[in-house]
Amino acid sequence: MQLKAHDLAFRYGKQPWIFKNINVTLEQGEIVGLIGPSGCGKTTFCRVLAGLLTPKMGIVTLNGAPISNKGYHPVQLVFQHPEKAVNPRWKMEKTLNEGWQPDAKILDALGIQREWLSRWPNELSGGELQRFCVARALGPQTRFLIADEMTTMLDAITQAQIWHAVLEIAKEREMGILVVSHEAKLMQRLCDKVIHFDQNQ
Ligand SMILES: Nc1ncnc2c1ncn2[C@@H]1O[C@H](COP(=O)(O)OP(=O)(O)OP(=O)(O)O)[C@@H](O)[C@H]1O
Repeated sequence: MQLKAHDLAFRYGKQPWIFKNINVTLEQGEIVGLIGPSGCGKTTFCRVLAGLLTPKMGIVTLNGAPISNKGYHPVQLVFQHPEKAVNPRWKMEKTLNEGWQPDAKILDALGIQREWLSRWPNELSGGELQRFCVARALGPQTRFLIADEMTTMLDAITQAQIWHAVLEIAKEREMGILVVSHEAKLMQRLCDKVIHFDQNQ
């Protein structure tokens, strides 16, 4: 299983190009870091990989085939601000089960308490909410997880707990992970290799 970005280019509307000619390959089970200065386009690249934005040039393939945007996307993105990633009008149980039904093992690994399921998103802390976003992204059809500053806003204990659970699941399923972070220590600890995303280099 291989996720590949072929000659990707993107810009918002007619604005200047954010990036051009990006070629990146992620292998099954591989944990790859992505670093680069603020504003260089890392989040935009992640959104293209996960099918949330369409590249202006190039293509993203999974095992050589273009990824369909219909149904559950095999590349799932979790980003920094969980409150922007959930519907404020949905209770947590509905959000959790949006794409699949996480089992007790996943809920326990991520420390999701059952009483949170009947709450609204604004009745949870950022760390609690992020656990739901991670669980939601870890469906059985997820082949690659894109963690865009996934634990940046969280305290060290929550950060460690979430990463511990994600790494266990990734190992079990041979899922690949792209980690975007400004935290050098986290990158060193997690990643097999690190890609520098900087168009000016
Ligand atoms: N929806 C949008 N419309 C127009 N421009 C945008 C949009 N989203 C982002 N940009 C611009 O695209 C550029 C790249 O943004 P992006 O968020 O991808 O960078 P980043 O490398 O992830 O930054 P950071 O490390 O600060 O999160 C920035 O100049 C940003 O202002």
